[in-house]
Amino acid sequence: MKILKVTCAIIEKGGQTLVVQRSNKMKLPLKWEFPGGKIEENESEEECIIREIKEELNIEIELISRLATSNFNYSNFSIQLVPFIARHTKGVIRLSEHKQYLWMSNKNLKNLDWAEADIPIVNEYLNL
Ligand SMILES: Nc1nc2c([nH]c(=O)n2[C@@H]2O[C@H](COP(=O)(O)OP(=O)(O)OP(=O)(O)O)[C@@H](O)[C@H]2O)c(=O)[nH]1
Repeated sequence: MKILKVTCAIIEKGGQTLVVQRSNKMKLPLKWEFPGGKIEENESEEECIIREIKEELNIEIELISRLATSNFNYSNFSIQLVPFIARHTKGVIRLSEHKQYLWMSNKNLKNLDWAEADIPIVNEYLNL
């Protein structure tokens, strides 16, 4: 089976964290995730997440740290999801693909209907 290598960003601002909901037309419709996307050929993980955040949210971020990769097998594909903690440095959010975004306090993060690959990442993040 094909393994997708994907980066995602846990973007923090004023004690809150940015989360995005997938649209009806995407895979895993209406699931919540951290914004990000597939690593392209000849691209580093860091280059990937900075590019994806610009494409999906129209903002710039600065990377702070990296958490553990989450490996997950969905029924029709497998992913390696590489999370970064980041800070929003520039720009106003304008979504290009997702249905909606929310700034959430940590205590509410667990209540979202997450893409399954994100659950270990949410748990690690909340235990930091
Ligand atoms: N960006 C992102 N993708 C995630 C997360 N969790 C997770 O399972 N994924 C999956 O990883 C893949 C990311 O690829 P992508 O965002 O470039 O989307 P894509 O073009 O493959 O899918 P699409 O055709 O539905 O847009 C998707 O299949 C998505 O379902 C996450 O937290 N962030």
